[in-house]
Amino acid sequence: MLKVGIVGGTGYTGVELLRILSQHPGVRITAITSRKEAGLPVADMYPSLRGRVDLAFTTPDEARLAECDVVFFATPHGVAMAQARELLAAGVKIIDLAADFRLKDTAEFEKWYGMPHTCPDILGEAVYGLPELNREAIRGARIVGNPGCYPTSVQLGFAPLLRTPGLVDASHLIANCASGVSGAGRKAEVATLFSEAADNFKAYGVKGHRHGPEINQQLRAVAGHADVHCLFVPHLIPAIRGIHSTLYARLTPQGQEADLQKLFEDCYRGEPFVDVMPAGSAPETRSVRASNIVRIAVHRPMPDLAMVLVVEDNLTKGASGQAVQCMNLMCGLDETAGLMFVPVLP
Ligand SMILES: NC(=O)C1=CN([C@@H]2O[C@H](COP(=O)(O)OP(=O)(O)OC[C@H]3O[C@@H](n4cnc5c(N)ncnc54)[C@H](OP(=O)(O)O)[C@@H]3O)[C@@H](O)[C@H]2O)C=CC1
Ligand SMILES: CC(=O)N[C@@H](CCC(=O)OP(=O)(O)O)C(=O)O
Repeated sequence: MLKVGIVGGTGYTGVELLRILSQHPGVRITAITSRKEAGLPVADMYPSLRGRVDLAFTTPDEARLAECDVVFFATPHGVAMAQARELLAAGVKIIDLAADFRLKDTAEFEKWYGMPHTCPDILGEAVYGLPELNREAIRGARIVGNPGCYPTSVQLGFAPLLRTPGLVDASHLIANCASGVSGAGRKAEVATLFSEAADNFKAYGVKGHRHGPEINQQLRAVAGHADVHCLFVPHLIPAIRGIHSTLYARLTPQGQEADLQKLFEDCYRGEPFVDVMPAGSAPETRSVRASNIVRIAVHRPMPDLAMVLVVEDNLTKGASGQAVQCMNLMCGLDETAGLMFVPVLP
């Protein structure tokens, strides 16, 4: 059994990790931290975990975490990089759900996250944790930067169009994405009050969002060249969970000859967590609710335009489910272990 710790267990991604890991056949949760709730039994805060998680929150002290095989950081940006060096030295594998180990350019990181990067050497070693595009590197990793929720959907939606050179004009991609409110975390904020977010729909981060550089960095890696530019516009939807991304790419004459449905089906054949839907489909966020599945539909609404619709659960495939998928790969377990749950409806 792997001994697993979670730093930041009271947040939404932390409790989602608990939900998944408490049913995982190869894992024993040995540490779960919160500074504010230290001493409180986990099940007192989250009755959904009564009878499943028998631990109390503790402070995130290094000695207890150093005894784990794997530690997940479900914390704000900057927390994992402060503890990564000591934990790696103790032989612990690390999966950071925040952005400390996603952007390879430290100047970009500092620009978007407003803090200096304190361990560029570890950043150099860290692997970007999107298994469908980076599986072999994740298997050998000691430290993984788990992708942002929006970037997961955008990359999986655009990848089939970018992997084959010359199908689309990669310099003008558009990603219109919408997220449920749990994407903003559990902390109190005016924008996520019920009376602000319910019965409303709006774009935000229109002048630039920190997922823009992450999306572009990774799409360039998929395409294998630097001339990739994606405009990313996030929106807030009055839902708790779920991301819906509508992606547009202009097809080249070569791309207009391609069978897009077959291209997507071939790209994701055998992938346990990517469902390419039948031609003409419009996937719904509730069809992936609380599951690790991404559903994708590809359309061609104009002769020279590809439109890709992607849905995922921001807390599962967009965060904690993906992190467990990475843990399974890093630790030599079946990639799907603990993750084959069916989406919740309604
Ligand atoms: N919500 C989502 O859909 C997604 C979130 N993410 C990322 O995952 C991370 C966690 O997100 P989320 O669960 O929503 O956040 P929340 O705000 O809901 O929870 C944050 C958790 O971190 C703990 N924490 C805060 N500051 C520190 C600190 N300095 N040291 C140790 N622990 C700390 C908090 O507990 P306490 O203060 O008591 O210690 C709390 O348990 C963030 O980086 C977020 O950007 C990524 C993908 C999707
Ligand atoms: C609805 C909402 O507010 N979503 C968050 C994205 C959450 C996430 O994945 O972001 P990071 O891990 O990169 O912080 C936002 O736009 O900031």
